[in-house]
Parts: sequence; structure tokens; C-alpha cells
Amino acid sequence: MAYLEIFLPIILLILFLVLLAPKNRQLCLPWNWPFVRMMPTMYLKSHEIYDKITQLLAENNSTVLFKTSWFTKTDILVTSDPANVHHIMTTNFSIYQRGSEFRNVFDFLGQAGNQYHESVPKIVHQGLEKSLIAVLDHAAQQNQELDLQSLFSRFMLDATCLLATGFDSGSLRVGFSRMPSLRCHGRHSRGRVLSPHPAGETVEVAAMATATDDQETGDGTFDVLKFYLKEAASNSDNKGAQNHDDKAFLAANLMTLLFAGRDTSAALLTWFFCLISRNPLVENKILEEIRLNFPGKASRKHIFSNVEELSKLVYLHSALCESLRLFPPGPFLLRVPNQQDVLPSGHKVDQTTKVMLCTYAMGRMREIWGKDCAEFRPERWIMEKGGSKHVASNIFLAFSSGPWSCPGRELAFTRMKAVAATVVHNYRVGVVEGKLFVRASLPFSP
Ligand code: HEM
Repeated sequence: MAYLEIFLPIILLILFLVLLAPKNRQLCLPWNWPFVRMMPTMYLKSHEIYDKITQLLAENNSTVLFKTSWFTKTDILVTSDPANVHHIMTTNFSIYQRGSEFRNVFDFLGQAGNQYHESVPKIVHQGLEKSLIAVLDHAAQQNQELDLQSLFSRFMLDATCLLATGFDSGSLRVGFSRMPSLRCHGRHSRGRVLSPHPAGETVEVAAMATATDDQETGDGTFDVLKFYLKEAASNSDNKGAQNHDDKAFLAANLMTLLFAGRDTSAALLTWFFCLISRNPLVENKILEEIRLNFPGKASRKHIFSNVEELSKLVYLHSALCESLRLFPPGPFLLRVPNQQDVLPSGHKVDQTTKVMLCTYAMGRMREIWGKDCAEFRPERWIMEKGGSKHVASNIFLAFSSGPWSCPGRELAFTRMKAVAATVVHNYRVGVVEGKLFVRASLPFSP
């Protein structure tokens, strides 16, 4: 009897697991436990989540439904199937829409007007000369190790802030110590950029749109949004935002831009330098391309006089695309349908399904990129007769696809090419042994 009391619950538990757990089991999917479903496996594998999901997608026809717990009632459908991507991002995008109106506000991204074309070359040159080259020269003279991602983040933050608002946050300079951080606060769309002030002392740069934001902050912070609104109002064609709703909207967009313009490009450039430091042949080809296209500039730090000249660097462009394929700064794009839908793969989704498009896995699919999909090979982006190869955005998803794709793509390439060409031409970058680590975070970064 005593034995029965001990063994009966165990037998019942085993029966329960056997009957319930394997119910939805597909090929090689994580074990689907009762109540907590696939959460334990996802948690345990979180440190290698991107590679694990890539492998699962390869084994399950590019689409996998992850069951989260019974309590949250939300399932996650992960897909790298190009037909699903096209359906979600283009054909049926209206039910998966993100609903952003940023395009009307910041026309400098090239959607309208010519402010982009006028300002970018000046800002890129100024940033390279005043900060990037100065910092790298100093580090090279001192034989100093540098945190590359912090360096590129600062460059991109200063360039984006200057371009979007006219304010120079001056965070990249010789002797920088703290990494600037971007923070957003609650319902007032309040954001802060922590950055060392050009004058030397550390101050906070804030973009605020609270009900009381007419007052001076009085705590040593600089209100970038107020600066931007004043500039906009003094422009006769644009009276600037007048009411608080407009200001909140502008503040939210300003923060989006600062985040989008800083971390993506900085993470990608860091991966680019990691990859070329391990592939010296690629680095040599980039150097050769620079030599051929900018003759007579060998002894100069600045190899190009206007950013349009950068379009000659086809191999460098390809090496950046190849880095984006292997290490896209956004490894997943998230969408939630606002009604029921059936994907081309046959999967049904509704408002309780989070759909994750796996950019990382798509960049490593044999079916798309061939047997050598795991190799870093910029040549795959170049046509046989020369020139860059066009790859459809539903298979190369780094900048998203369809109507809501990245509006900063051209700007991103211009700035990344300017930085990469200048650094490759002037310095040798190597990864310090043991200092490269991969963070499972967004943006996906070394
Ligand atoms: C390597 C560089 C970059 C990559 C890989 C990248 C990638 C992306 C992706 C994938 C999205 C769409 C996200 C989604 O649909 O869920 C996006 C949106 C966006 N990107 Fe980029 N981007 C880059 C650089 C930039 C730059 C330089 C800017 C501007 C300064 C920029 C501005 C934006 C904005 C404003 C959005 C829309 C954000 C929103 O809708 O909330 N991006 N980007």
C-alpha cells in the first residue's frame, strides 16, 4: 500500500507527460511540455538561440510554431520561408502593418526634398576628420586597444543627431571613456542621450516632450528636441510642431532615429572588421580597389572628396552586404496580424500569434545562398560582368522588405562605406585575442 502511494503519482505524471507532451511534436522541435510547453528548452538554449533556430528552420521546411506557456496564450511562429516573407511584408502587409508615420517628418532620409544630399557629405567628412581619424590616430600612436563598437556607435550617434536636429552631440573624441546610452521613458515619449558634451564635461542630451517641456531642464541637460523645434520654426517653410501631441510625436520619432541610425550601423561595422580581420584576402582586395579607384591618394587620410565617389567601391559594398547577410543587426523582425490569416506555407495565424521573420536564418539558407552559405564570400554579390548583383528583399531581409522597409538604407551604406574605406585605407584592425564575444541582443552585435 505504501508503495502504491509513492508510485501512483509518479505513474500518473508519466502517463500525463506521455499523453500530452508529444501531441504537437514535429520533426526535431523542442519538447512540448504540459503547461510550460516549449519555454524550458527556449530558455536553456537562449545563449545559442539564433543558431539553434536556424537549424530548426532548416529541419522543418523553414517554418516552426513555438508553443509558449498555457498562461501567456501567445504562440510564436518563426519563419524564414521567402514565400511567407513576401506574403507578410508585401502582398498582405496591411494586416501585419507596424503603423509608423515617420516618413512625413524626417524627410532628410531621402524620401522627399534634397536636405539629405546637401548635409550628408558635409557631416560625414566633418565626422571623419574631427573625430574618427583623430581618435584612431591617437590610439595608434599610443598603441591602445579600442572598443570598436563603442567607437562606431559614437560616430553614428553624432552623425545622426547632427543630421536630424542640427545639434552636434560630440560624443566621439580623444579620451572618451563612457559609452553614450539612449534611454526612453514611459508615456511622455521622453528620451535621453547620455553623451559627453563637446565642451568637456559630461552632460545629458535629452529629447523630451512632456506636458511641461517648455521649461528649461535646469539639471545640466540639453534638450535636443527643443533645439530641433526652434530650428524648424525659424525656417520660413516649416513652422515646426506647435502643440504637445506634435512634440510627443516628434520626440518619439527622434528617439527612433537615434536608435535606428546608431546601433544598426555600429554593430554591422564591428562585424565587418571582425570578418575582414579573419579574411585577409578580402581586406587586400578592398585595399586594391581603393588604390585603383583613388589613384594618387595613397598618402592622404581622406581618399574621397565627395560621398558619390564611394559608389565606385563595388567590392567594399559587397563585403558590407556579405556581413549583413551573415550578421544582420536585426536578426528577427516581429509582426502581429490583426486578423486571421493563412500563410503560403499553410500555417494559420491570428491575433494571438507573434510572427517572427528570421533574418539571421534566411542569410544562412543553403537553398538561397548555396553550399558555401556559411562562408564569408563578398564575390557572391558581384555579377559576372562586374557591378553589384541585385538580391530581392524577400530573401535578403537585413533592411526589411515591402512598404515598411528601412528608410535609412542609402544613408547607412554611404556612412558605412565612408567609415570602412577610411579605416581600411589608414589602419590595420585586428581582434584582440579573447575579446570577441557575441551578445544575444538587439541589435545583434559582437
Ligand atoms: C546597417 C544599417 C541599418 C540596418 C541593417 C537597418 C535595418 C532596419 C530594419 C530591418 C528596419 C525595419 C524594422 C521592422 O520592420 O521591424 C529598419 C527601420 C528603420 N530604420 Fe533602419 N537600418 C539601418 C540603418 C538606418 C539608418 C542609418 C537610419 C537613419 C538614420 C535608419 C532609420 C530607420 C527608421 C526611421 C526605421 C523605421 C523604424 C520604425 O518604423 O519604427 N536605419 N531599419
